[in-house]
Amino acid sequence: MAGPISLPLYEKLPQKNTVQRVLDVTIFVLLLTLLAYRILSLKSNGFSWFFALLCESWFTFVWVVILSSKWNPVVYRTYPERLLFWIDELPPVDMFVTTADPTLEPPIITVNTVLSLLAFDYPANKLACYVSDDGCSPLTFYALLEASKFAKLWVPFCKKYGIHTRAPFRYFYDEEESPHDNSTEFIREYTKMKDEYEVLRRKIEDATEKSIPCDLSSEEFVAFSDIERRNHPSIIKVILENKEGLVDGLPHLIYVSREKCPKYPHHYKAGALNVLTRVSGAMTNAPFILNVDCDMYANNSQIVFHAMCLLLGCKKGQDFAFAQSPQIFYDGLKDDPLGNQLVATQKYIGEGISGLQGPYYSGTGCFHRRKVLYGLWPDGCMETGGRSPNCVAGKLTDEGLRQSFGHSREFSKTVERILSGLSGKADCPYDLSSSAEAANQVADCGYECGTSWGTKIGWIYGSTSEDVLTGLKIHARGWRSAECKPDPPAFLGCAPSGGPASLTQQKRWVTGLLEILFSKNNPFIATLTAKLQFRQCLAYMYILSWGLRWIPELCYIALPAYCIIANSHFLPKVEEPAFLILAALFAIYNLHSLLEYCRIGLSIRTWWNNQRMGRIITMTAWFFGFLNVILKLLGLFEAVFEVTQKNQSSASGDDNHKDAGRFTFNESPIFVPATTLVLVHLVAMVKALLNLTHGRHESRIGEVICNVWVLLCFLPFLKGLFKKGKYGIPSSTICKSAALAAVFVHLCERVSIA
Ligand SMILES: O=c1ccn([C@@H]2O[C@H](COP(=O)(O)OP(=O)(O)O[C@H]3O[C@H](CO)[C@@H](O)[C@H](O)[C@H]3O)[C@@H](O)[C@H]2O)c(=O)[nH]1
Ligand SMILES: [Mn+2]
Repeated sequence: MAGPISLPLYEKLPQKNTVQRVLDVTIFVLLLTLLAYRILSLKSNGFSWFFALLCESWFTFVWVVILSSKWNPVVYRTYPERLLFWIDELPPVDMFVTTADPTLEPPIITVNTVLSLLAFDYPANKLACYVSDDGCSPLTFYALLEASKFAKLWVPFCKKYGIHTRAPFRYFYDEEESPHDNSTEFIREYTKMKDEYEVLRRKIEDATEKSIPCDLSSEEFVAFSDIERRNHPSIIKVILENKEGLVDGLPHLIYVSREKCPKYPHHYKAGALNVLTRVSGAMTNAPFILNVDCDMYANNSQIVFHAMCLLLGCKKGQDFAFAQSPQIFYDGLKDDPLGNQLVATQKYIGEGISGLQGPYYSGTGCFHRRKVLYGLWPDGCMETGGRSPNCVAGKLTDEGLRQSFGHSREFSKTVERILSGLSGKADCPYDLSSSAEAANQVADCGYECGTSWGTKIGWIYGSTSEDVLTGLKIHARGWRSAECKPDPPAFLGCAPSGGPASLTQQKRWVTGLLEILFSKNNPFIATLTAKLQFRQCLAYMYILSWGLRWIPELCYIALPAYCIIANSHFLPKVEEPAFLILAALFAIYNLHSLLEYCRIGLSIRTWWNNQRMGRIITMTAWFFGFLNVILKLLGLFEAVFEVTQKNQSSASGDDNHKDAGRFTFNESPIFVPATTLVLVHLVAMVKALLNLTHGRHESRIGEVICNVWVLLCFLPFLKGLFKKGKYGIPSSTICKSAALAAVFVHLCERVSIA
């Protein structure tokens, strides 16, 4: 972009991290020393020694991955005010919201997200909001219809008074966000707005309680009558249309429920987003796309400007493929008891990867370049058919277009514009109805057959972590990405509450991540055969290896119990100098990670909760994610996308938070491995105490410390053994675990006799 003043739109600021680097390297050196010591003393020790060596080698590998990923942290500072010079030239943005289930994802949440997007500080004639409803629910449609009426009051109100939080449920119920203006005019409008929102909320609530939310025979809803959720034609409805192209009007709002048919796989969220990509292509065809989950409302009304600074501000040829905002959660429980707020991880790993090829795509809160989603390489070549048979000097032939993008002529024309670098439609389409037919056609469930959608174009299929996979494919083509982290935070979402929900989410992630690791999209292959940088590959390994980490961790956690019961050892004796290596490792590692938490203002409790949940999640969710993938590889299981229950507490204004954050259990087998470990360690502890009273305190101190540490980490399980109801482990789980524990203890004793 050329402008009156050529000030940069963003700055890349490397972060200082000397202390962190020194500690990271110290830990690495200690790990190497430990490995060397193990190898040298292998002969004179038993097989537990060898097992420990294997585990510690893995830990060292993980440490290298972490070290490399965190080494060069970078943040980008954006200057949105500098874009104001070009306000008329700013590109349009299509905004996607996905929702899938009106019970797990209450429509009032989706409505709030949509309202926050419609109220962006960005020329309204350059915005269009597409809502994908995989639930095909008249309730969701009704909620959006009502919300669009409310939006006509809400958006002007927000813009007039410069309201910060533009999701009404947060604005009206957040203490800090109460009226900031004392004029009688403002107070009057504020009260009116609050009442209007209350009416909207009631209407949606009432509709939710009825079995049929609205009169399905009325013209607007007739499309929803007599349909099945998994078997219905597509429904596309323009709810709001900015026909005059008013800068300060309301953006377009379009409801899309793609065609579903049991015969065709629908590919969950990735499938939904690909349909939105095509429908929006046919209708508004903006060169940039923002996608958010239904529970991620926009918390910074300037975010489009911030993102555009990153996406427009690069020198030619160094463009970012996408600008990702970190996932931050509202109403997070104090001290992160479930370890799912990921603040520290996102800070250190996030900023670290920003210094490499750029952050992972994390599925929501991300601005994409449409042409990148269409498979373009940074050098202008296409991803289709090898790298270029159909690509004549950077342009696809008509035949190539049809093969890759599907048979719709109208849609192909819009693709051509995007790929040739023209922005958007030729004549800004203020009349969406003219493209209705094409939009319907590209939302058909058979449309993708034989095309490159989901393999080379759009969101990539084959993993329940479609986000990481899609981002990986983009990085593999050599694109870079940027982290967009303005203040206040760009988007806020809700994290699952309760043990089981949180673990189900983690299990789905890990299943998806392993699906990537065990496929041809593995990052090492991408480094060897495409343009994924080596350290970016390691950074991907950081998350892709989550699902493997339970193997060495399980062994390492079992070792101290085994050693105590079988009278063996896997650690050097206290009086041996080598014990110091382990003691130092343990102390420095924990202090270092504690320091990392404190440095960004997190509490010691948060640190401990995260350490503890780290162990628990590995032994439960990641373990089962791994099993899922093995079953899938054996063809015995198909991974499904289990939608996370969204919490409605702040949407409805009640505050039922007393016991939130206490770990809860259910009948799921996911709790068996951790329960077994706890039982085994209890036996070990008793054995250790008995040894002590018999005066046999041989130097097993190291093993005993480990034993206590493990029990501390799994304290929620230890307590769960003695509690009833959802805070207690179900007795069936305890029985299964006890049986497994008995087998283990028996085996240990057999070994010790032999
Ligand atoms: O068939 C489906 C299933 C899900 N979704 C949508 O996908 C989004 C994410 O689902 P959610 O249950 O909230 O999953 P989370 O675990 O919270 O999502 C995280 O992990 C996902 C990958 O597993 C990413 O896609 C998300 O962006 C990321 O926030 C929601 O908007 C859903 O409505 C669909 O549109 N269709
Ligand atoms: Mn979510």
